[in-house]
Amino acid sequence: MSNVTVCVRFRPLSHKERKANGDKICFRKLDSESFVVKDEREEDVIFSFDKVFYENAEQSDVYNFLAVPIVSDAISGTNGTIITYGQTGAGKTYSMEGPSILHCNQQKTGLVQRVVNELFESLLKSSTSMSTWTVKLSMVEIYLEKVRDLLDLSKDNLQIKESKTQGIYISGATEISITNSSDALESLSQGIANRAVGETQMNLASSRSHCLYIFTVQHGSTSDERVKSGKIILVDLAGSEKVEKTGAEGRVLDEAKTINKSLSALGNVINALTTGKQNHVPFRDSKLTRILQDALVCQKFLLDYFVGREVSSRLQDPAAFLNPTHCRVATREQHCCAAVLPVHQMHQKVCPPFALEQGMTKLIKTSYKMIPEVVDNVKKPILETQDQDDLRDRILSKLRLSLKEEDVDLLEELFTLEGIIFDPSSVTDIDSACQDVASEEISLLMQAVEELKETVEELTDENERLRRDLEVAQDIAVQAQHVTAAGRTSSLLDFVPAALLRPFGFVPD
Ligand SMILES: Nc1ncnc2c1ncn2[C@@H]1O[C@H](COP(=O)(O)OP(=O)(O)OP(=O)(O)O)[C@@H](O)[C@H]1O
Repeated sequence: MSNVTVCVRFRPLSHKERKANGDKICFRKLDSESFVVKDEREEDVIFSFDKVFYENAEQSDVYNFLAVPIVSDAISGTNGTIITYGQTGAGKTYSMEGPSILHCNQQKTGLVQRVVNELFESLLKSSTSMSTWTVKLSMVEIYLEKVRDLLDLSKDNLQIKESKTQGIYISGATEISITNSSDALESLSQGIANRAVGETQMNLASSRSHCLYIFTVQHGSTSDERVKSGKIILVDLAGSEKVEKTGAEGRVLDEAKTINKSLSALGNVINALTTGKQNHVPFRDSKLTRILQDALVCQKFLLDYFVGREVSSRLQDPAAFLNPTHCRVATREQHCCAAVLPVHQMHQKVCPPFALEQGMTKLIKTSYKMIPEVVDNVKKPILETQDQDDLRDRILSKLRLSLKEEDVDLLEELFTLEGIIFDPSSVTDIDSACQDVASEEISLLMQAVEELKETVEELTDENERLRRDLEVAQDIAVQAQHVTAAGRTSSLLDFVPAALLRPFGFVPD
């Protein structure tokens, strides 16, 4: 199986949908990798993927095809990401969690529970007296562009940072150690209960946030003291939707706009990565793209999915689309990619109105292959960091002997700023903070542009209304001239169109 896997999943029609629209659906099955839809001109368009799961596919089919390799990779030190993408109500959460994390039958159990079960089964199976392992869980959601810790709601605005050793990470996110599946599922269930869920007309229990489940697996051997660390990130994106379709206003409208903005930021990142404008890939335009930066760095064939062209041949050789420069910067080799199917656009353009019967789930796997030299490279900075930490502590202890505590604190800040003493995260933090401010500015400007666009639209409508009124008034004036020319005396009401007078309660004779 290639390192890159993109699947589409169609969910079955719900009872309500069958009642409203009958059994008509907007696609035709071609085979297990392709389906056909008709475009506006009634021409067939073929979409191809690694795998298409039709309505009767089981949760286990999706899991076996997609997630099994990710779990074994994580245990051997390779990161993997699965993202579900699709319109509100498409079935993203169902694929991830099934009907419920804790209480659901084996058949309906979602990807998350299956990943957890397999993870612990495999770790226990491979466990020997010489091996050690730990599994840590973090859960965050991105809600209205803030990263909230779902395992500790007091942390409602976590910052995303970058370090040379860890890559992109969420600073301060709660990480709980889990030792068995049932503890893990219990914690996951609590986290899920903390998720922001809103009610729109499209889906009564619609998730209004992007939710990230992050499992960090460390697996080591006491004989050679090597520890392999792998991450599994499962992402349940908030549903994409057309704002005007949802009947949303107020906070709900803000939510929908923010979600769509971050999903379009995802699209922009993909666009930048696929059109070669890689000197500025706008990862910082949204928290989502920033957190997933490591998982989105090479997307050469993503746009093809995005515009829905035939792409299966490209999947034969994902390595052809690697971005070596970025990989080197990241000190790891990247072999994979992600893809997005514009489900929403497809439904809009190709399907009859609200033909949302077919759930689509975009599933992405991204992995980093650790190469032997990298292990050494990673170790070195850690040792240096340790030395520098010691040096910093020694300097500060000496100062504390002769100075007041608050003066030492001030000096520590000054020394850190001047680079005299080392703060492991300071350099990236300052850099990160500057870029965050810049991207916040950009967001504000984009918001202002959006507001201006709305004002222009309103003014255009008003202008159009006034123009119509003027035309009517001109017609009336012309008629009045004709009547006067014919020598007829009459009331002004004679030549005012009845439609204009009716709202005022009287119609001319
Ligand atoms: N494969 C499936 N089989 C049976 N029912 C499904 C399937 N997929 C989704 N459903 C049902 O469809 C409905 C919508 O699914 P779900 O809540 O997962 O959508 P979603 O894409 O996560 O929506 P949102 O973005 O609004 O959170 C739910 O009632 C769910 O149980």
